[in-house]
Amino acid sequence: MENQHQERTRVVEGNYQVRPLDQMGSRENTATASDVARHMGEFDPTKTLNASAGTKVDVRNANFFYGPKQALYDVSLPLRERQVTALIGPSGCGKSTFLRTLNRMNDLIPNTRTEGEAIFDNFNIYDKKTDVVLLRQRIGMVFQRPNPFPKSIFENVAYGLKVQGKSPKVIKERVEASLRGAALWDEVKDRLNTSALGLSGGQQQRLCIARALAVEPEVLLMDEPCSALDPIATLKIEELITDLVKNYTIVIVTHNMQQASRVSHFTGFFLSGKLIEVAPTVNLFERPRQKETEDYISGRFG
Ligand SMILES: Nc1ncnc2c1ncn2[C@@H]1O[C@H](COP(=O)(O)OP(=O)(O)OP(=O)(O)O)[C@@H](O)[C@H]1O
Repeated sequence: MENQHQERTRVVEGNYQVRPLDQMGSRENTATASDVARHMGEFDPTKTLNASAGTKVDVRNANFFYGPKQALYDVSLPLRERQVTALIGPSGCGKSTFLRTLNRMNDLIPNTRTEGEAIFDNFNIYDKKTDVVLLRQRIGMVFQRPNPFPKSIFENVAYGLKVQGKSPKVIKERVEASLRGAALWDEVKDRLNTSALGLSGGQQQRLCIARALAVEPEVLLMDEPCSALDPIATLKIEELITDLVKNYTIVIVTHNMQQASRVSHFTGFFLSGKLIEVAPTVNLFERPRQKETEDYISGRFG
């Protein structure tokens, strides 16, 4: 067990080139269920849980409306710095809506309204005066389906940096650093100028993570980032999350309770637009305080 943990630590801190998971990647569709189970057993967020981590974004009394329809009710949820917070709950309970309030993506939907506060670095994300372009650089997002631009791998990652007017030298450096950060560099370094659309689904999703990392965000929002991926590609993203959280605050929406317990430090359970309970993940799954949470995690509904 101890050896396994040491191996895990070495793997996470070392260069991705030598990681066992990358060996698995070369046979992406042939790994056995036991390979998956063995590697998943090595994720252990309880070892990196920091129950007293500072609050990176403090959401207080958030309400959200699609026109007349209320989708979030009085949600208060502190998002802890350099920890992974998972949002779980049945379909339609408001997880994605909540996530999208955090970088104002809901603004793109007409007739929506947010009330309450989400305090980030002493300002309220929900304030009309918030500069959403800057906000979205600081709070990046990765979507359910990988959505690379129909451009080269390099151009995908460079995109935000070009918009920011960075010099070619800085862009080149940051593209490499971001691809390394997203555990993709070794797989694409020899074909940076080829189309991103030629990558596998898992590689495309890591490219989208690299694109988000390039503009140096502080928070990463992930909306079911593995739902379109096969088990091995999923595993790579999960391992990447456990690595990225050393430097970023991460919020992940997931339908998959096993995934929440594999990668997250804190979990919030939503039901019908309300946050029923938030707690360290291990507590929420092993000792839920609310009956609704217990019913959900024991599979009685949802
Ligand atoms: N663009 C929209 N216009 C109107 N209502 C919406 C819109 N998007 C979501 N809703 C509604 O808001 C509620 C919350 O949806 P949301 O997508 O946030 O839930 P979710 O928990 O993320 O669901 P899922 O797990 O299925 O993705 C649902 O009743 C949904 O139908």
